[in-house]
Amino acid sequence: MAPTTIPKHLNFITGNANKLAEVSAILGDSIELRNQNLDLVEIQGTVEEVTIDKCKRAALLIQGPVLVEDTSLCFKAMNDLPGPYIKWFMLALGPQNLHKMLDGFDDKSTQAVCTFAYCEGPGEEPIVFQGRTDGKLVATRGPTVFGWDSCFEYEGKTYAEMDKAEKNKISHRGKALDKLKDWLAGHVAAS
Ligand SMILES: O=P(O)(O)OP(=O)(O)OP(=O)(O)OC[C@H]1O[C@@H](n2cnc3c(O)ncnc32)[C@H](O)[C@@H]1O
Ligand SMILES: [Mg+2]
Repeated sequence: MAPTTIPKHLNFITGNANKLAEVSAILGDSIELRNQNLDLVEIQGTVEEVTIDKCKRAALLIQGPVLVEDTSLCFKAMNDLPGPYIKWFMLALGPQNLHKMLDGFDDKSTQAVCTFAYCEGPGEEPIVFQGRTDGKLVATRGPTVFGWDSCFEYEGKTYAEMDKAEKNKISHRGKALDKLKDWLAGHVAAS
């Protein structure tokens, strides 16, 4: 069952400093954000299954409330692969070569999906907040600071060619966090 109270802070479990910076900027003053870096096993499955499992593992390790996030990049021509496995393709290919995965396909449509899960503690069912942004996979343009930002084009610009505020406004992560913020606003903070 979905929790009815929220803590005064969120403990965001991630080892990705770029993610953390964006989440912190988007949440702003709406809630205190804390961070722990745990090495969590990521299972195979749908985006939701991967994130929910990751959340349960984190809650068990921390023995308390946790927020986790998993990001997918879904190529339409590949029936949504690599999806949650994009991290391993990025590590293998890098931003210079990622676009070559779709060289044999005319359709470069790509969806960025961000899935957050919040769990009150071990044994509790996680609640999911998801955001999706449609774009195209392109040859790298712009700084290669964050993952596939330079390979994902939205309305003529890659994420890497946008300033942070511009990206956060239309990004998969921004949309998912809008839902999290709405949820936080509708619940009573625990003392
Ligand atoms: O500790 P966690 O939170 O799991 O962090 P991670 O880096 O392992 O992240 P994921 O498992 O969600 O894998 C997603 C991959 O996509 C990359 N990524 C995530 N969000 C991105 C964004 O907004 N723009 C570009 N690349 C992104 C990220 O660097 C990874 O290579
Ligand atoms: Mg990960």
